Amino acid sequence: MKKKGRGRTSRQRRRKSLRTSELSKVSESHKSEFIELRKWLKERKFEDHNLRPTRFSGTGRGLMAVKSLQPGELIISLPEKCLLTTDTVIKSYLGDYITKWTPPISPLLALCAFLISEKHAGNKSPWKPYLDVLPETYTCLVCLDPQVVRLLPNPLKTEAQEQRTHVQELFDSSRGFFSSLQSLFTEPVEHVFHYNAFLWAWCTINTRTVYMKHARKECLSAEPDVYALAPYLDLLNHSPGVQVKAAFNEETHCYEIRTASHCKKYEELFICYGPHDNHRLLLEYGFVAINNPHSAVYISIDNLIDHLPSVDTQMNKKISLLKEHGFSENLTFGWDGPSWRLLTALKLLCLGADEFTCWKKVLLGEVISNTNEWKSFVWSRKICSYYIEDAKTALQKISHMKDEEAALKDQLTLVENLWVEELKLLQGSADILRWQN
Ligand SMILES: C[S@@+](CC[C@H](N)C(=O)[O-])C[C@H]1O[C@@H](n2cnc3c(N)ncnc32)[C@H](O)[C@@H]1O
Repeated sequence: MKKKGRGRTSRQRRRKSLRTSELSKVSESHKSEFIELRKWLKERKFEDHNLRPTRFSGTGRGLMAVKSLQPGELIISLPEKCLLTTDTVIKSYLGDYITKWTPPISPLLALCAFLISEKHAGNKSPWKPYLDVLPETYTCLVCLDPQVVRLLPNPLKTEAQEQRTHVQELFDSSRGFFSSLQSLFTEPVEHVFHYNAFLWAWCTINTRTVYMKHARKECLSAEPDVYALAPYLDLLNHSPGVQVKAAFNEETHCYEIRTASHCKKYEELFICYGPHDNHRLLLEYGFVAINNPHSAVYISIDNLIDHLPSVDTQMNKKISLLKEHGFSENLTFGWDGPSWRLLTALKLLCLGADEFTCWKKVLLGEVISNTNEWKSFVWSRKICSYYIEDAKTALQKISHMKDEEAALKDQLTLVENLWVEELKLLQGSADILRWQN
């Protein structure tokens, strides 16, 4: 008998799987932009012996651990000199212009203006090595083509449109300040501070800054000044499952990150951007996390009502009660099935005419009757099936569009990933509901 795993086929298989795993991460540290960035950081007293810029097949560009990292270990300690904050902006050539401008501009706008101006300066910018490793474009929802936005789940579509309006309004209301900077440039200021440049700067700040609270500056508005761009450290990707401690250390004057989890040698090191669901990750950061424990499928109250089994004369009153008591939002299917809030809303909507007076007890979690329990359970299954079909239809549309709109393929894949995750969640919920029968 042939010994298991010793033959030629097995060796070939092992070699092939080794090659596949090698292919799944490619170091980028030899690239000229990273060589320049390393030099720039070294001049500012930062050297890294733990991590290496690497491209991973699942998460894109990130940082790989070059040695095994233990929980509690200091992984990165970036000196204050490397950070780009409103202090940097106010001390720069923009400082005088900002101080003179009334009403004071926000800390966010100060940072946007600085980023745009430095990027425009090109080779003359002292921040060039950092600017050169920043993405040229982003995939936050504000950047997506309207045709792609239309394929998003409903609540997210609304948020995407609101985000677009917000950024456009911010840009429009900043034109006056940008005009005041004309004497710094030889070309018309609108050619430097145009909408696309503003969008790029806004997304850079939105997706890459770390939290760092600064004292209020007189020359800036009272909006929170909590941003710091942290070169190199901002190459760390997000994983919902890891724990890290990240903060500016007032004693060492460094921005420090300590991991609370173990990271194996040659694996990607992650941080956690927060307990965000996939809608928030896509909206604010432009990506979707696979098997995200914080994700959920949001059910609109209108869809619940549309699937009501029969006409109910008390329906309007029931809906008002749900709205009054905050049960008309955050109704979800999660990895462990329908949420308590969704089931409670369904139970209230399913109350028979003779049970209606018990509505308060329903909101407190009491069982009213077997009939009410059964009706709401059947209804939750129907809603779940409806949403499953909805997700499948969306996926079909996306696949169709991918064939026709080659230029939108990457954006479509992003939205497709979101629907795939939603479908997984709903199918898991459907299984749970089936077992509860
Ligand atoms: C702070 S940067 C991290 C470094 C970034 N990947 C880069 O190449 O510069 C945040 C951005 O990285 C990407 N990202 C972070 N975590 C990710 C993940 N788990 N999967 C895919 N993309 C991720 C998203 O585009 C996000 O906006």
